[in-house]
Amino acid sequence: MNVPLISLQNVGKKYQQLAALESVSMNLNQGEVLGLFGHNGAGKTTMMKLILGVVSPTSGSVEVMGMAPDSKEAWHSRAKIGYLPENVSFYEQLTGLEVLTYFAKLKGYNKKAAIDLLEQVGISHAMKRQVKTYSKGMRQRLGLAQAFIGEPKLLLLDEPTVGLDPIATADFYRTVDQLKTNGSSIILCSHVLPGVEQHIDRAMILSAGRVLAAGTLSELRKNADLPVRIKPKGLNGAVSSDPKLNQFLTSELEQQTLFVPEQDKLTILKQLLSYDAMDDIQIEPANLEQLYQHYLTQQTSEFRGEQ
Ligand SMILES: Nc1ncnc2c1ncn2[C@@H]1O[C@H](COP(=O)(O)OP(=O)(O)OP(=O)(O)O)[C@@H](O)[C@H]1O
Repeated sequence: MNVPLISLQNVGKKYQQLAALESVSMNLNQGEVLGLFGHNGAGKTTMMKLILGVVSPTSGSVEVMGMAPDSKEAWHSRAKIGYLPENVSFYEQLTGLEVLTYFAKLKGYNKKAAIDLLEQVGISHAMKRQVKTYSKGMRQRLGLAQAFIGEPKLLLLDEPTVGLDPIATADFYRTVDQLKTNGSSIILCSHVLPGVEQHIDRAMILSAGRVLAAGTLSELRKNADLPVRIKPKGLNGAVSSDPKLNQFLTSELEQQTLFVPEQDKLTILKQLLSYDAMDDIQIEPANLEQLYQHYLTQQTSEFRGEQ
């Protein structure tokens, strides 16, 4: 039987009267990457803390590698988990190398492993400097190196790309892809949506402690039924004078773009291809940002009792 690495069943977490999470269920299998999204206070960090066993559920059950993560028996499996907290902080007086060697040794690895990781995240040139001299991005890279120690079986990353420059962000996603290929399971939670979607298998959108949407991006797209953007080039006025096409020119801002429901996509593409003058075409399905906006707006309308 294929036992999921993480299993949450109807999990609720209350802090005094405040429900930080309510009836959340999800499974994560080996080698899967889950993107966890939601506004401030949605419950993302709480979900990570429940999986780490740092806090216990008020209701429902959490299992990680077949055990309740807040139980005594789960201590041994902690070494197989990497965690990057939202606000990473270290002993300021120590050097980057001292910090990482300390964490590496806690997990049973040596100084050489720490040096390799500092190299991997691009701060080996500064490894002998005290952490107090590090920039925000360098601290974040050190945090990532700490989370990557020992190629963890499970990685929980809270806002991993905050403070990273574009090159470091690209390097980070390359590492995510590599770890996934090697069988690690990863949950990454981020407010920065562009660039994430190619690296996740599934997304979960939380709002006020509840799951608004969960599934693969194609499942979320299907469910949201958002139009596909089609941008033909070289047709000039032909689209607006074609009765089959002009009904899909619905945006004042993007006058040359057709917003086409998924089920009409092929018919419209065939119609466009019948024009010899068309010299290029861009087809864009709804991206993660648009899906996120859609599900949050839908929830707000339902809350107000709108259709
Ligand atoms: N230790 C705590 N005591 C009381 N309330 C808490 C505690 N930790 C979190 N909360 C509350 O639980 C809710 C969920 O918080 P959580 O940190 O999980 O959100 P988040 O989605 O990670 O937010 P952000 O994007 O701002 O980091 C918030 O209303 C928060 O104020």
